[in-house]
Amino acid sequence: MLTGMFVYICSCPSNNFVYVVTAPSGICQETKSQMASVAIKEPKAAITPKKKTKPSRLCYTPPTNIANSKKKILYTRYDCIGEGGFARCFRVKDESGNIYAAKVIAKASLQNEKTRQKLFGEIKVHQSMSHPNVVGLIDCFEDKTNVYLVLELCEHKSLMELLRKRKLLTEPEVRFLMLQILGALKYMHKKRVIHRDLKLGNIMLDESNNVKIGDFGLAALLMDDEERKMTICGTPNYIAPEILFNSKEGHSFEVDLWSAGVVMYALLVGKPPFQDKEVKTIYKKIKANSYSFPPNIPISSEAKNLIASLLTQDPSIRPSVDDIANHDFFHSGYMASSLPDDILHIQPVWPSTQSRSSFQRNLDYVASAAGVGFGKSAGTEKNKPYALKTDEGDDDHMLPSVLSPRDRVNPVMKIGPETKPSSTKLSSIFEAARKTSEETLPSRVKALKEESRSIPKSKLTRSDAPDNETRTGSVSIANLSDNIVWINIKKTALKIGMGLESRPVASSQGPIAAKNILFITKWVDYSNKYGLGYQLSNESVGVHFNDQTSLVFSADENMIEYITHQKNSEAKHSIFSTSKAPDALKNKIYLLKHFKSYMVQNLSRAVQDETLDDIDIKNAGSMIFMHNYLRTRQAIMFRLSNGTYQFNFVDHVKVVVSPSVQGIMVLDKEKEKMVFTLEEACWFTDDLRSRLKYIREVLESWASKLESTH
Ligand SMILES: Nc1ncnc2c1ncn2[C@@H]1O[C@H](COP(=O)(O)OP(=O)(O)OP(=O)(O)O)[C@@H](O)[C@H]1O
Repeated sequence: MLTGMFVYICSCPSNNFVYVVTAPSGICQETKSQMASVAIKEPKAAITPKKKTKPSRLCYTPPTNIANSKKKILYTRYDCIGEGGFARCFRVKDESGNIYAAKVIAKASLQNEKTRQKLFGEIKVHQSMSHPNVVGLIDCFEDKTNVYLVLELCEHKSLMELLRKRKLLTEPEVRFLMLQILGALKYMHKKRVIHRDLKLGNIMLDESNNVKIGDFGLAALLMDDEERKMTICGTPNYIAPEILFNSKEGHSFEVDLWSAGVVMYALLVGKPPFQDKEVKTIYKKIKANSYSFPPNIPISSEAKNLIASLLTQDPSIRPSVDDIANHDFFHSGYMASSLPDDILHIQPVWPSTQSRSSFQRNLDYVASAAGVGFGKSAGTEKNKPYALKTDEGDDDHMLPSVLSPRDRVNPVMKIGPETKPSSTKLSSIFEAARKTSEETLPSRVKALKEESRSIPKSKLTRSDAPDNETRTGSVSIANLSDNIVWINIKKTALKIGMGLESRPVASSQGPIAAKNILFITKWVDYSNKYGLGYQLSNESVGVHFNDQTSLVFSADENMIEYITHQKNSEAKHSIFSTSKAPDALKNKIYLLKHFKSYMVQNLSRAVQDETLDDIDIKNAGSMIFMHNYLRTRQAIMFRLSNGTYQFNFVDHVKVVVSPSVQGIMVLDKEKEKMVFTLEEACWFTDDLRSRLKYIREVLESWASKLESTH
């Protein structure tokens, strides 16, 4: 979409400040003229700025109709909503009535090659970003006079405007905003992108007051974790000390965390910590780490402590994003699930008390939507390799590298196991049972019991109380109000509990035919853009879209079922033959096909046995779909519409509980499958019993949460 076009027309919009370049040591050092207007001793990059016309002044008001002629999209231009150093921003509407912000950069301001390349870089980085707390880049094109970046509209402007109006924010507001900022930073850093210009003016708010970080004009893409950036750039108040004073060693991702510390201080105090009229003095203060908290502003010790750790001089000991999310500041005080609409004008009044469950629920919700994690193992993952997109097709947009590479936990969304997963190999545990499956029950269960004695106790213990850790995906949260679901969940938890407490019985139904238990064999999480896709063992494929609708394809792709969930009402099902599906579903069907081909091509199945003995349900009349999902530290849980619960544990063991057939299916790490009845639970190994206890606890906790919302 962008590539070909911008190779020859691009340039640099990025900032209010003119970039000037000096290279005393042969390294190209960029700085903004404002920075350079004073003689800074370290680094020696003193530059005298030239007085220039602000490049955004070269941008005249575009015509009422602006066309992306290549994609044949017409935008209607409305009012000017902002002006920066290089660009002017206008409200625009596309033909479908969607409103966006169009950042307009005059071609006249893109005269030198360096400026063009910088804009090209900004667009390429921005184009590859897809996160709920990063401004979405929707379209990009040019006409004779301008380059247009069509952006997600941030109706509530930036934190700069908010702070100007409000002077300072309350701690619950800062807690909410910081979590979303951290989520966006974590995402960028995983993609090896350093923003390098995080500041109040670049942190925008949408109409629901969710953070949207924008302006990738100074962003840098690292080729590997070890790469260091040498360019001196940033905005004086927010610039990290290692950029200014450690130019030989360069800088990396930690500079964004320093800036996050400056932002947090500014939100609570009303101005940045090192603020001064003189830029030179700002740098002196940064070097000396000289800042203080005004005694007249009440700020909690947790907030002060967090700011202090973010403003740690030595980047190597500055905390990581997940360390920060685990900080006490995020575990004390009031936690909101969203911010009130009118925070621009009215300081919110927060309740003086909050139940632990409400606090936890809100924290889980905000943190999981932002993709920032809790738990000791958080933040230890290596950044994933990343390649900038190069082609213009939607396919490229469709499945970027954030997608889970396997049918396992999406690394971006991270479900970090607090405890080390059990190393038990289930196939060996069940070997005896497998051999004796034709025998009578007593001998089977005897064999199981024998095996279980030799298995070390699992580490899945009660200390992983699900109440502290369940994090529903943003998709499933809305379904929490479903008013009968909690009863079914509770019933399943009860059945598991009864199974676990049951005494040995002389006879049993024996092993359940595997074909009776339908489960998810592949899944892919793209809920930060579209939804969660999955393939069932009957080979039907579905997508749970972010707008709470589901679409399911039968295995032969001839039938389509569309399910809409309205809050507090029954789901509505519509079934069509694929060739007669309504036009309104065209986009969703297109996405569903993409999810399917991605899963078919890239993901391995959850079981070894490719043929699966569920053939006879492949073409069953009613389509079973994934109702919702829930993330915990130990697992991701899927709830199917037939009442089956599937727990994919982080150690790749999968446990599927099917209350309708009283059956439990276990898929071990080697993808071997075994099926048991709940009645046999007393004979299970400690490992499997621990997993079942965990499943029961998660379901109980989830049911209670749902119940309390009624
Ligand atoms: N997505 C958006 N939604 C609403 N308003 C926006 C959006 N993006 C930018 N603006 C408004 O337009 C103004 C100019 O945009 P921006 O700051 O990105 O331009 P710039 O010239 O590249 O920036 P800088 O001066 O920092 O280099 C912003 O200050 C803001 O008020």
